[in-house]
Amino acid sequence: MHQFPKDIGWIEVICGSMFSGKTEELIRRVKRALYGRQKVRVFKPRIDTRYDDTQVVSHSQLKLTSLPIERAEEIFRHLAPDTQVVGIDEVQFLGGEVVQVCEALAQKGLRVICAGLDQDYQGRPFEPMPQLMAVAEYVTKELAICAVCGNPANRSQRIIGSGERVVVGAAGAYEPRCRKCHVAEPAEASPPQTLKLFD
Ligand SMILES: Nc1ncnc2c1ncn2[C@@H]1O[C@H](COP(=O)(O)OP(=O)(O)O)[C@@H](O)[C@H]1O
Ligand SMILES: Cc1cn([C@H]2C[C@H](O)[C@@H](COP(=O)(O)O)O2)c(=O)[nH]c1=O
Ligand SMILES: [Zn+2]
Repeated sequence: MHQFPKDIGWIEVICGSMFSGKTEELIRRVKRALYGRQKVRVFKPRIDTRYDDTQVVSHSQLKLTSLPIERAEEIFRHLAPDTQVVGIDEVQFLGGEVVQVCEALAQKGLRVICAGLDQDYQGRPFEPMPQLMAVAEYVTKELAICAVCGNPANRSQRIIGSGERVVVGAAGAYEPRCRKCHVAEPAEASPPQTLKLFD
């Protein structure tokens, strides 16, 4: 990765479809900061209770302790005076104010690592991710594997019937798909799969 600057703050955005490894990458970066004896606080929107109420949990069951918040501004009151790194998962659920909050933290000299969906189930930009990516110093886009054809996947196919933009869920509600296999409305799930190295 990059040679990070010293004595100034910055924003890192990890974006991509569901199952692309955003949360794993957030956890990896936070753990490395902890190995570097940095003071870290991790946050997630309270709405995300899929795997755990408080922990950030990846689809592969990696876990990290976090503070659930309803609004991005709550981050300020949870910081210790010596906090150096802030991690935020599912940042797309925190609304436009999260952009100003991340900017303020970076201006104060903190490293801010945000992970979130860049597209909704219809393939539309998922605000406030475009705004956050515009002001970030570093943007990493992760790709999953298309559940239909095996190509790199940058979209999240909804496989349950809802037209709401926000529907919290994991496998069973969404699957990753490439642009060729994705459709902008809820669709049939692809056949279930078991991972095996040998037949
Ligand atoms: N089709 C898929 N493509 C890639 N990873 C998948 C797929 N289905 C399940 N996974 C699992 O999802 C993990 C990534 O989970 P996670 O970091 O929580 O992703 P994200 O936060 O982007 O939704 C992978 O390491 C893998 O174990
Ligand atoms: C595409 C899409 C997703 N969501 C929800 C579903 C999950 O709860 C999260 C994404 O989690 P992940 O860590 O990226 O797997 O977002 C949604 O509400 N609306 C959508 O269009
Ligand atoms: Zn495909």
